[in-house]
Amino acid sequence: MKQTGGGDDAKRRAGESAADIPGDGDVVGLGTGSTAAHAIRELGERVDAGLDVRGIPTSFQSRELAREAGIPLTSLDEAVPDVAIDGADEVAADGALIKGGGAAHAREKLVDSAAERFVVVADPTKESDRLSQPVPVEVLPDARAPVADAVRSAGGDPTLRAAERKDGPVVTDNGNLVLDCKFGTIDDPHGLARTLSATPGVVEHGLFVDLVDELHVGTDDGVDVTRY
Ligand SMILES: O=C(CO)[C@H](O)[C@H](O)COP(=O)(O)O
Repeated sequence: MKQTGGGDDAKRRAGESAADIPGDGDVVGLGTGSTAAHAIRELGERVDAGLDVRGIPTSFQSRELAREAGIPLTSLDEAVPDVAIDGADEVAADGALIKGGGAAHAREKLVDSAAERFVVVADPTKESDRLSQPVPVEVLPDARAPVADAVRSAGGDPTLRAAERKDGPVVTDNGNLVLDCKFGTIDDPHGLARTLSATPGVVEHGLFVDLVDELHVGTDDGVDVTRY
Protein backbone atom coordinates (compact mmCIF):
# COMPACT_ATOMS: atom_id res chain seq x y z
CA MET A 1 0.00 0.00 0.00
CA LYS A 2 1.20 3.53 -0.82
CA GLN A 3 2.48 5.47 2.17
CA THR A 4 1.97 9.11 3.01
CA GLY A 5 4.64 11.40 4.46
CA GLY A 6 6.46 12.50 1.32
CA GLY A 7 7.79 15.95 0.65
CA ASP A 8 11.09 17.65 0.25
CA ASP A 9 12.15 17.27 3.90
CA ALA A 10 11.76 13.51 3.69
CA LYS A 11 13.74 13.47 0.42
CA ARG A 12 16.45 15.61 1.99
CA ARG A 13 16.76 13.30 4.99
CA ALA A 14 17.11 10.29 2.70
CA GLY A 15 19.70 12.03 0.50
CA GLU A 16 21.76 13.24 3.45
CA SER A 17 21.67 9.80 5.05
CA ALA A 18 23.05 8.17 1.89
CA ALA A 19 25.70 10.87 1.54
CA ASP A 20 27.14 9.52 4.82
CA ILE A 21 28.18 6.32 3.05
CA PRO A 22 31.08 7.28 0.73
CA GLY A 23 34.52 7.39 2.32
CA ASP A 24 37.87 8.78 1.22
CA GLY A 25 38.96 7.46 -2.18
CA ASP A 26 35.50 6.27 -3.19
CA VAL A 27 33.97 6.67 -6.64
CA VAL A 28 30.26 7.52 -6.34
CA GLY A 29 27.51 7.07 -8.92
CA LEU A 30 25.42 10.24 -8.85
CA GLY A 31 21.74 9.58 -9.51
CA THR A 32 19.12 11.81 -11.07
CA GLY A 33 16.03 13.51 -9.62
CA SER A 34 15.14 15.67 -6.66
CA THR A 35 16.03 13.10 -3.96
CA ALA A 36 19.40 12.19 -5.47
CA ALA A 37 20.04 15.94 -5.83
CA HIS A 38 19.96 16.25 -2.03
CA ALA A 39 22.62 13.55 -1.80
CA ILE A 40 24.77 15.30 -4.42
CA ARG A 41 24.56 18.65 -2.64
CA GLU A 42 25.38 17.04 0.72
CA LEU A 43 28.31 15.18 -0.84
CA GLY A 44 29.51 18.51 -2.21
CA GLU A 45 29.50 19.95 1.32
CA ARG A 46 31.60 17.02 2.46
CA VAL A 47 34.04 17.45 -0.44
CA ASP A 48 34.32 21.07 0.62
CA ALA A 49 35.19 19.86 4.11
CA GLY A 50 37.96 17.58 2.74
CA LEU A 51 36.29 14.31 1.66
CA ASP A 52 38.18 12.80 -1.30
CA VAL A 53 35.61 11.29 -3.69
CA ARG A 54 34.97 11.35 -7.43
CA GLY A 55 31.51 11.20 -8.98
CA ILE A 56 30.08 9.51 -12.05
CA PRO A 57 26.94 11.38 -13.14
CA THR A 58 23.92 9.56 -14.56
CA SER A 59 22.51 12.51 -16.51
CA PHE A 60 23.06 16.05 -17.72
CA GLN A 61 21.20 17.21 -14.59
CA SER A 62 23.41 15.30 -12.14
CA ARG A 63 26.58 16.40 -13.98
CA GLU A 64 25.55 20.05 -13.65
CA LEU A 65 24.66 19.64 -9.98
CA ALA A 66 27.90 17.84 -9.23
CA ARG A 67 29.92 20.59 -10.94
CA GLU A 68 28.06 23.26 -8.94
CA ALA A 69 28.65 21.26 -5.75
CA GLY A 70 32.39 20.97 -6.49
CA ILE A 71 32.52 17.17 -6.79
CA PRO A 72 35.38 16.04 -9.08
CA LEU A 73 34.05 13.86 -11.90
CA THR A 74 35.20 10.68 -13.59
CA SER A 75 33.56 8.11 -15.89
CA LEU A 76 32.95 4.38 -16.22
CA ASP A 77 35.90 4.35 -18.66
CA GLU A 78 38.17 5.26 -15.76
CA ALA A 79 36.64 3.74 -12.64
CA VAL A 80 34.12 1.36 -11.08
CA PRO A 81 31.71 3.06 -8.67
CA ASP A 82 32.12 1.90 -5.06
CA VAL A 83 28.61 3.12 -4.35
CA ALA A 84 25.78 4.58 -6.42
CA ILE A 85 23.11 6.77 -4.84
CA ASP A 86 19.93 7.18 -6.87
CA GLY A 87 16.22 7.91 -6.51
CA ALA A 88 13.22 5.89 -7.66
CA ASP A 89 9.65 6.43 -8.80
CA GLU A 90 8.35 3.28 -7.08
CA VAL A 91 9.95 0.77 -4.71
CA ALA A 92 8.34 -2.64 -4.15
CA ALA A 93 8.65 -4.58 -0.89
CA ASP A 94 11.35 -6.85 -2.40
CA GLY A 95 13.42 -3.85 -3.56
CA ALA A 96 12.39 -3.96 -7.23
CA LEU A 97 12.15 -0.45 -8.67
CA ILE A 98 10.55 1.58 -11.38
CA LYS A 99 12.81 4.43 -12.46
CA GLY A 100 12.92 6.85 -15.36
CA GLY A 101 10.62 9.66 -14.22
CA GLY A 102 13.43 11.96 -15.36
CA ALA A 103 14.05 9.89 -18.52
CA ALA A 104 17.56 9.12 -17.27
CA HIS A 105 17.08 5.40 -16.57
CA ALA A 106 19.44 4.14 -19.30
CA ARG A 107 22.52 5.78 -17.80
CA GLU A 108 21.16 5.26 -14.30
CA LYS A 109 20.94 1.51 -14.84
CA LEU A 110 24.41 1.48 -16.36
CA VAL A 111 25.99 3.26 -13.38
CA ASP A 112 23.79 1.77 -10.64
CA SER A 113 24.35 -1.80 -11.80
CA ALA A 114 28.11 -1.26 -12.16
CA ALA A 115 28.37 -0.09 -8.53
CA GLU A 116 29.59 -2.38 -5.76
CA ARG A 117 26.77 -1.04 -3.61
CA PHE A 118 23.56 0.50 -4.97
CA VAL A 119 21.72 2.71 -2.50
CA VAL A 120 18.23 4.02 -3.27
CA VAL A 121 16.96 7.21 -1.68
CA ALA A 122 13.22 7.87 -1.48
CA ASP A 123 10.36 9.31 0.49
CA PRO A 124 7.54 7.10 1.82
CA THR A 125 5.16 7.89 -1.09
CA LYS A 126 7.42 5.79 -3.34
CA GLU A 127 6.90 2.58 -1.35
CA SER A 128 4.43 0.04 -2.65
CA ASP A 129 3.70 -3.67 -2.10
CA ARG A 130 3.92 -4.42 -5.81
CA LEU A 131 5.01 -2.31 -8.77
CA SER A 132 2.15 -0.68 -10.65
CA GLN A 133 3.43 2.64 -12.04
CA PRO A 134 3.91 2.99 -15.81
CA VAL A 135 7.30 1.63 -16.94
CA PRO A 136 9.38 4.18 -18.90
CA VAL A 137 10.94 2.59 -21.97
CA GLU A 138 13.66 4.52 -23.85
CA VAL A 139 13.47 3.71 -27.57
CA LEU A 140 15.47 4.61 -30.63
CA PRO A 141 13.46 7.28 -32.51
CA ASP A 142 12.90 4.91 -35.48
CA ALA A 143 11.68 2.16 -33.15
CA ARG A 144 8.76 3.98 -31.59
CA ALA A 145 5.96 2.19 -33.52
CA PRO A 146 7.33 -1.40 -33.43
CA VAL A 147 8.22 -1.11 -29.74
CA ALA A 148 4.75 0.27 -28.98
CA ASP A 149 3.27 -2.79 -30.79
CA ALA A 150 5.50 -5.13 -28.77
CA VAL A 151 4.43 -3.42 -25.54
CA ARG A 152 0.76 -3.91 -26.47
CA SER A 153 1.44 -7.58 -27.22
CA ALA A 154 2.94 -7.87 -23.74
CA GLY A 155 -0.28 -6.46 -22.23
CA GLY A 156 0.85 -2.84 -21.88
CA ASP A 157 -0.54 0.50 -22.97
CA PRO A 158 2.27 2.77 -24.28
CA THR A 159 2.16 6.58 -24.42
CA LEU A 160 4.86 8.72 -26.00
CA ARG A 161 6.15 11.05 -23.28
CA ALA A 162 5.49 14.67 -24.24
CA ALA A 163 7.76 17.54 -23.26
CA GLU A 164 6.25 20.02 -20.81
CA ARG A 165 7.90 23.20 -22.04
CA LYS A 166 8.08 22.56 -25.77
CA ASP A 167 5.81 21.11 -28.42
CA GLY A 168 6.73 17.53 -29.17
CA PRO A 169 8.21 14.60 -27.30
CA VAL A 170 10.78 14.35 -24.53
CA VAL A 171 14.19 13.62 -26.06
CA THR A 172 16.55 11.83 -23.66
CA ASP A 173 20.17 12.78 -22.96
CA ASN A 174 20.98 10.03 -25.48
CA GLY A 175 18.79 11.51 -28.25
CA ASN A 176 16.02 8.92 -27.93
CA LEU A 177 12.28 8.91 -27.12
CA VAL A 178 10.41 7.56 -24.09
CA LEU A 179 7.26 5.43 -24.06
CA ASP A 180 5.51 5.33 -20.68
CA CYS A 181 3.94 1.88 -20.59
CA LYS A 182 1.03 1.06 -18.28
CA PHE A 183 0.86 -2.61 -17.31
CA GLY A 184 -1.32 -2.28 -14.20
CA THR A 185 0.04 -4.25 -11.24
CA ILE A 186 3.14 -6.08 -12.43
CA ASP A 187 2.96 -9.69 -11.22
CA ASP A 188 6.22 -10.82 -12.80
CA PRO A 189 8.75 -7.96 -12.98
CA HIS A 190 11.57 -10.35 -13.97
CA GLY A 191 9.58 -11.71 -16.93
CA LEU A 192 8.49 -8.26 -18.07
CA ALA A 193 12.07 -6.96 -17.75
CA ARG A 194 13.30 -9.83 -19.93
CA THR A 195 10.59 -9.21 -22.53
CA LEU A 196 11.34 -5.49 -22.76
CA SER A 197 15.11 -6.02 -22.86
CA ALA A 198 14.70 -8.50 -25.71
CA THR A 199 12.62 -6.11 -27.86
CA PRO A 200 14.62 -4.63 -30.78
CA GLY A 201 14.77 -0.84 -30.58
CA VAL A 202 14.51 -0.73 -26.78
CA VAL A 203 17.56 1.10 -25.45
CA GLU A 204 16.64 0.55 -21.79
CA HIS A 205 13.56 0.21 -19.59
CA GLY A 206 12.89 1.48 -16.11
CA LEU A 207 12.39 -1.86 -14.34
CA PHE A 208 15.32 -2.35 -11.96
CA VAL A 209 15.09 -5.89 -10.52
CA ASP A 210 17.61 -7.56 -8.20
CA LEU A 211 19.87 -4.50 -8.23
CA VAL A 212 19.27 -2.62 -4.98
CA ASP A 213 21.48 -3.27 -1.95
CA GLU A 214 20.09 -0.65 0.41
CA LEU A 215 17.04 1.63 0.66
CA HIS A 216 17.02 4.88 2.65
CA VAL A 217 13.51 6.26 3.15
CA GLY A 218 13.25 9.70 4.72
CA THR A 219 10.35 9.99 7.16
CA ASP A 220 8.84 12.88 9.17
CA ASP A 221 11.55 12.58 11.80
CA GLY A 222 14.32 10.29 10.57
CA VAL A 223 15.39 7.71 8.01
CA ASP A 224 14.38 4.04 7.69
CA VAL A 225 17.13 1.87 6.21
CA THR A 226 16.39 -1.52 4.61
CA ARG A 227 19.13 -3.86 3.37
CA TYR A 228 18.41 -6.52 0.73
O1 LIG B 1 14.53 7.67 -12.10
C1 LIG B 1 14.71 8.86 -11.97
C2 LIG B 1 15.13 9.74 -13.08
O2 LIG B 1 15.18 9.06 -14.30
C3 LIG B 1 14.55 9.51 -10.63
O3 LIG B 1 15.47 8.95 -9.75
C4 LIG B 1 13.13 9.28 -10.17
O4 LIG B 1 12.25 9.87 -11.12
C5 LIG B 1 12.87 9.86 -8.78
O5 LIG B 1 12.87 11.27 -8.83
P1 LIG B 1 12.58 12.15 -7.54
O6 LIG B 1 13.64 11.84 -6.53
O7 LIG B 1 12.63 13.58 -8.07
O8 LIG B 1 11.20 11.79 -7.04
